[in-house]
Amino acid sequence: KLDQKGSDHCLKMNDRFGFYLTKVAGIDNAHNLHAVHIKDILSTSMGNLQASAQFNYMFDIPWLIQQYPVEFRSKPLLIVHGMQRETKAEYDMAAMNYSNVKLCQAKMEIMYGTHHTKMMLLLYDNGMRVVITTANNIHQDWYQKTQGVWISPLFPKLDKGEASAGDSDTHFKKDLLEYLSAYKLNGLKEWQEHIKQHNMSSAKVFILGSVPGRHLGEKKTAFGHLKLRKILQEHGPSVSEVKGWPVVGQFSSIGSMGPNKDNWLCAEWRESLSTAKGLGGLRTADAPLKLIFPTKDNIRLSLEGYPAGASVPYSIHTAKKQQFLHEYFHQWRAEVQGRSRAMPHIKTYLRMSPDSKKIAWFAVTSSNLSKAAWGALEKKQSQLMIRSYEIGVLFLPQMFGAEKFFEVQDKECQNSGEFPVPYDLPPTPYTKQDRPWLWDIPYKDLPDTHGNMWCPS
Ligand SMILES: O=C(O)c1cnc2c(S(=O)(=O)O)cccc2c1O
Repeated sequence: KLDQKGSDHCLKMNDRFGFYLTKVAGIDNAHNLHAVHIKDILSTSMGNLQASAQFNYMFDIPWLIQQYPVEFRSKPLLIVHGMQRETKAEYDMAAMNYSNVKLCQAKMEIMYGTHHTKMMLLLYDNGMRVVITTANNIHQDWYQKTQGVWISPLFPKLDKGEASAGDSDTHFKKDLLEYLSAYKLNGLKEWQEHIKQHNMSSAKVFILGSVPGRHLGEKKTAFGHLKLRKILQEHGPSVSEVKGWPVVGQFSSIGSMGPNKDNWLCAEWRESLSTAKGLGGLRTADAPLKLIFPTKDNIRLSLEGYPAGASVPYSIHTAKKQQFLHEYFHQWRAEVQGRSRAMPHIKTYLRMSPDSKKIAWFAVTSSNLSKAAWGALEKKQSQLMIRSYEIGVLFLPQMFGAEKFFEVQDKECQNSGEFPVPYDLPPTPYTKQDRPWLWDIPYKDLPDTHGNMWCPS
């Protein structure tokens, strides 16, 4: 439906970046005009599907099959997950009902790692597409939440013996192949081959991937926050242009990051996100940091009510060890997209001008604010230890023909030049009374949108 009319000038603008939010049920449909549902992504209007691969964390297999048009439901489908033991067995059982579905289990060899990556590889009779998203393959992730989706252009097949490597200025194809080969899974070989056979020179985003491991030497900057640092060092804004510009992080879960900001958050992690091009190592004054994370009342008053919090797994055990975070916290507010009550499961990171009218770059990714996702330096910073599989994409202005920066789109579908940041900028700080949402404690003082309390077992 992406190419259908509706307010096509909006679609044009969005086609510019390929970045969409998911449709939200229960809000004014004006805010869904250039949002996508999973059925839109899999629809016949996107191409005549021959086979697909679905990477994700959570799957409802029968529901997922139902999202494909009926004529595509028997095409080969590879499901890539990281589940083990009982859940792996559940997935194996569910897949037995579909002779076209194969399962592929990602190796999880480092404790506490998860397979967070949410990606679709779609093979058509005339090319292929890559889709990277933040939504699980379950109904409620595509129902009343704010989720991000990047949909690639249609990548045409390379002609036999065509000399072109079919890569883009952002090394999209090379980085995607490097990410997939890091799984070391025979089950992925056919999809690595499909990618090799397609021309991805039209891809304008950079791949931000994370793969479990202790990455050193050449590989140290291949994944996690050091990959972002490397891209910004080579292609980012110049130090003088972004001096003092805040770094904004927005996410739906938070890992344990030590007893104070200098352990990881405002050391290596902020160091990477505030990297600028040029005079390497010239220390710019520390970039202000703004972290957007739903308050308890954001969740309580949301479309879903307290149950939205089941997808915002911040634990009191972790939170009580890192109260220093509180000074960085900002509310979830998305009036610009009509999604203040559609709780975020999207994860985004950006560098914002002090007047919040411009951004130097924008990333949407499966990575939450955690060392597991972004990596933590070890052994005298000689290696980057990552626990989870993650993938996201980075938008740099110069790759999209913008001057130096993206103008922030401050009203829906204003005009094509602007970047559709999914929430209100500048972010709104927590009030003195605001508390971050914690998912594993009861809330019996005030009822939610549906009149219920929250009593986690
Ligand atoms: O989208 C994901 O990748 C993801 C991963 N984990 C989740 C957890 S938990 O595994 O951390 O307990 C609890 C609730 C929601 C989660 C989720 O949405």
